[in-house]
Amino acid sequence: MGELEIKNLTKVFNDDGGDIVAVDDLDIGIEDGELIVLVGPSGCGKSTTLRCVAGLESPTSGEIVLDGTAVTDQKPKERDMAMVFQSYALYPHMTTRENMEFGLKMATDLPKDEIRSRVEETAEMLGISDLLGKKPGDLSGGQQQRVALGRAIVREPEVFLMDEPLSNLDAKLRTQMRTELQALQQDLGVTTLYVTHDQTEAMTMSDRIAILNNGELQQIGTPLECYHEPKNEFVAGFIGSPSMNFFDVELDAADGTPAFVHEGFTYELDEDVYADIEGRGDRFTLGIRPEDIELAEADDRNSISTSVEVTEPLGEVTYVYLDIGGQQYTTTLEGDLVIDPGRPLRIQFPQDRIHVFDEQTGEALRNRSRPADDDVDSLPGFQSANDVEAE
Ligand SMILES: Nc1ncnc2c1ncn2[C@@H]1O[C@H](COP(=O)(O)OP(=O)(O)OP(=O)(O)O)[C@@H](O)[C@H]1O
Repeated sequence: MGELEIKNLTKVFNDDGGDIVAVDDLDIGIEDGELIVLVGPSGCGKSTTLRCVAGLESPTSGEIVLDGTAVTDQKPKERDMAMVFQSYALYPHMTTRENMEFGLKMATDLPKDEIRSRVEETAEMLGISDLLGKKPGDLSGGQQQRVALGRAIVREPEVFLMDEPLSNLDAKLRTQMRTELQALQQDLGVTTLYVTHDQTEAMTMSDRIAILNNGELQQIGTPLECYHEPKNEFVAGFIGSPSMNFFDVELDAADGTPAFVHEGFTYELDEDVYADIEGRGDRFTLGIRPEDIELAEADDRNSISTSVEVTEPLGEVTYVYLDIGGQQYTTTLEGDLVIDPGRPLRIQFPQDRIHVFDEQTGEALRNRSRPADDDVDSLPGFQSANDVEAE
C-alpha cells in the first residue's frame, strides 16, 4: 500500500511584507505505485507542498493522509516516506555505504547483517557497488545523485518524495537519469511525488502531471490530457514547446457567419465551434499549437497572410517565426527549411485544432479534438527518453 492523499492543503507564510499564500487549498490523490509530477513556474508552491507531505513544514490547514491514516502531525522520520533533494544532502564525512546505512539504522531496528545486505543489493541495482567505500567528495555529481537515490531506495518506503533531483546534472546525464529513474520507479512500484520546473521531465516521466500556479492546482491529468485538453489558458501556455500561440479576438456575430476578428485576419467559425462559445460574451483568446498550423492557398477559407521573420531549422522540423498583425507567432513545419526573412507565407488554422479560452477567466471553452493514436514521444519538444538512449 502507498496511497497518498493531499487534502485541502494550505500553507501561509508570515513574512515582513505580510502573508504569503504558498499553497492554496490543494487536493491531490495519488494512487499506490503512481508517479505524479508537480510542475509549475518558480514560486508556485511545489517545494512547499512536498515539504508539507514530508513533514518538514507544518500546514496552516489541511491534511496529509497515507493509506487512510492522517500523518499530518507525525514527525518526518515517523512517516514511511523517503526524500531525495536537489542538493543530494549526503553526509560528507561518511562513505557511500555509511550514507546508505544511516537512514536504515535510524528508522528501523533491522539486524546489522540485514542492513548490510540490503545496502549491497541496492548498490548493485544502481550500479554503484564500486563506490561503497568512497566519500561524496570523491564522487561526480551523477554518482552522488545515485547514492542519494540509493539512500532513499534502501529504506523501502511507501512513498518517494523527490525535489528536483536531477537539476544539478548536466543536460545529457539528466536525460539519461530521467530514463533510469522512471524505470526504477516502475520496477519498485513505489508511489512517487516528484517536483520539477522542467516540463519535459514532467511530460516524459509522469503517470499524471499536477500543474500549479500561485499555489493553486490548475489541472491534474495524464501528460496527453494536459497537452490536448488544457483546462485553461495557463496550462495551455505552460505545457508545450514551443508554446501555444494566442490571439486576442473579438466575436463578430452581427450578420452572416460568426467570426473571430483579430488585427491581420478574420476567422469564420464552424457551427460546432460557435455553439461552444455562444453566450460567453464577445472577447476570447484563440489558441493554436505551432504544429497544428497548416500552409494554405490564397483562396482557402480563413487563410491568413503572414510574413516570415526568422527560421530555425532543427533537422526534422523547422520553427518558423511569423509576423501576424505586427506580432510574432510560431509554427513548426516539417523538414529542414531555410526561408528568407520577409517572405510571405499563407497559413490556416484547421477548425478542429483550435482552442478557445474565455478572455476574462482563461477557462477553456473549446479544445482541439484529441488525435486518435498519440503518445508523448510524438509531440514536438518532448524527445523520448528511449530515443535519447538509442542515440
Ligand atoms: N520559509 C518561507 N518563508 C516565507 N516565504 C516562503 C518560505 N518558503 C517559501 N516561501 C514562499 O512561498 C512561495 C512558494 O515557494 P516554493 O518554494 O514552494 O515554490 P516552488 O514552486 O518550489 O519554487 P521554485 O521552483 O523556485 O523552487 C514563494 O512565494 C516563496 O517565496
